[in-house]
Amino acid sequence: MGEHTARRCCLGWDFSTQQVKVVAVDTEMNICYEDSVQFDRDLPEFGTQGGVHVHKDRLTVTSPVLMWVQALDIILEKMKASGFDFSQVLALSGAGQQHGSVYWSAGASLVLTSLSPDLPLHQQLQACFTLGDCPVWMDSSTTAQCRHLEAAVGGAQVLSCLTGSRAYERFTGNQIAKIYQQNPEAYLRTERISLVSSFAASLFLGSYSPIDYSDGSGMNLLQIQEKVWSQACLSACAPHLEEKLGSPVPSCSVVGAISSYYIQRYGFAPGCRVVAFTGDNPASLAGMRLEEGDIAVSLGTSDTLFLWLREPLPALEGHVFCNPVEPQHYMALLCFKNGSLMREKIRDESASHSWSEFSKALQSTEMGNSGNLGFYFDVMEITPEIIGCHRFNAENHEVPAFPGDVEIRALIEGQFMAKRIHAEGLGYRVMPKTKILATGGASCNKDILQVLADVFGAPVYVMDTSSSACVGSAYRAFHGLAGGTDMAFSEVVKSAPKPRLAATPTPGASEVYEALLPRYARLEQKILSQTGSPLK
Ligand SMILES: O=C(CO)[C@@H](O)[C@H](O)CF
Repeated sequence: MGEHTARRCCLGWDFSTQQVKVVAVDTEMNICYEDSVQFDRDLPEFGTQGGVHVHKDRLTVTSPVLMWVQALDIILEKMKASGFDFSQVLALSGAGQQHGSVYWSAGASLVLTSLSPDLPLHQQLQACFTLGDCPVWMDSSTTAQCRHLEAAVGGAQVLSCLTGSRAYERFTGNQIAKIYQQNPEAYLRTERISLVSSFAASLFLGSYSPIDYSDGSGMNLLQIQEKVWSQACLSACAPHLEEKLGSPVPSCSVVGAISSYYIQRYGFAPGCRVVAFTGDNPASLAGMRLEEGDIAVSLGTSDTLFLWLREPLPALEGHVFCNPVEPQHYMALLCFKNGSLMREKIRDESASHSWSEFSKALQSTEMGNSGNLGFYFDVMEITPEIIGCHRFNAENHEVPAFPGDVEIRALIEGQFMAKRIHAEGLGYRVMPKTKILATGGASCNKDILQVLADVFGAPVYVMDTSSSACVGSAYRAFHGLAGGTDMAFSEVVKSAPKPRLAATPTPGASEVYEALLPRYARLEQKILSQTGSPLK
């Protein structure tokens, strides 16, 4: 790779499930460097699949912490070999897969502060972790701990109001509880517990980085309104936990200067600042530059909604996190498991396996589908917990089938009405300035995006979000450098590339869907009461 022209920049890191990725963003907010290390491909000695180890019980899922450390060594050496000028880096921040946890052994902080620049990180940190295999977000082995936590605080809804989510198996507090119960000796030898995000920040700081409010919201431990650890939740999970976690900080905090290790080994400038790392989803919200009233719809295998909320209504579904770029606001995640696989199934059955036939069906059917409504859940849906397909005609009578083109519109209108209804259940409201940002595979289909714009009554934009967590981390580094809470994030990133307008609401759309949405919601509740498992 050729010499890089020296340009002042910020680095954005992403310690995700399958890779460590980095982007450099210059002061004009353009990406000027990117690189990655794939765990399975570049570190095969760890034997991961998709970056993880799925254990024999099929519930426990972990990743080797030293694989993450060695991946950082490799990517820094790749950058150095490519001629990247580290002295131009003004600040750096990053993201980590949410909910995962890292267990630093007693004395590890002394090793972190005295790293030799002559050796790679992984050789020096070998003995710094009480657990070599860290639980990650794909783990679902802590159901018992979830029930215990909910009971300890007064129930699922109480826990959701307190921490932003009911208890979920992957959430860190429940994972820590399991480790304390099953490996108390390791727990007691642990002097610090980090999230993947704050672990990565610690590597750059050369000391323990605090957990930020936004990623800390994914632990079932942080009171998201007060931004303090919940004593009731801490006590229900493990003893002396608060001292192992440290105090949480605003996500835009400068947590320190880069460790001398990087100055001496790679040529970083001594003044390079480290801004608190956060979770991959909060970082993506920053990368997509969502603002109040906006909603991002990731149309992938499962569909994920990112919401910006001023006043959340925590519920028994979805997750509310502290907002990573506006400390007084919130964000929410809603996951819909029946996403692209469901769309592809209906395409195959009703549009002869053809997206162009699929689009023609949407073009040839009217908004509102003549009152026909469909619910399509091939696998148990998360939001809400329903399985099966249900079709209703304009008279609310359930029918066994629809004609092909009606089926296709019923699927897409149903998927988007569900998203709007459940987003509004978490406190989201479409505002006059609302922008919908569509990402993921289906966002390249303009007819699907037209339905999205019609159902929400808001314009739909598209942008490249393949590195949104990294880019968002670099933006957040600029934000921290500019003073964080004293400076609006939107102001810091205003010169960043703009998303492209892809669809605007059809005239008359709001009348159609304002009438249809309550009907859809009532039918969903009817199906839920008849078939779905009651929310825990
Ligand atoms: O569990 C999740 C969010 O709650 C996932 O999106 C992880 O953050 C992926 F790393």
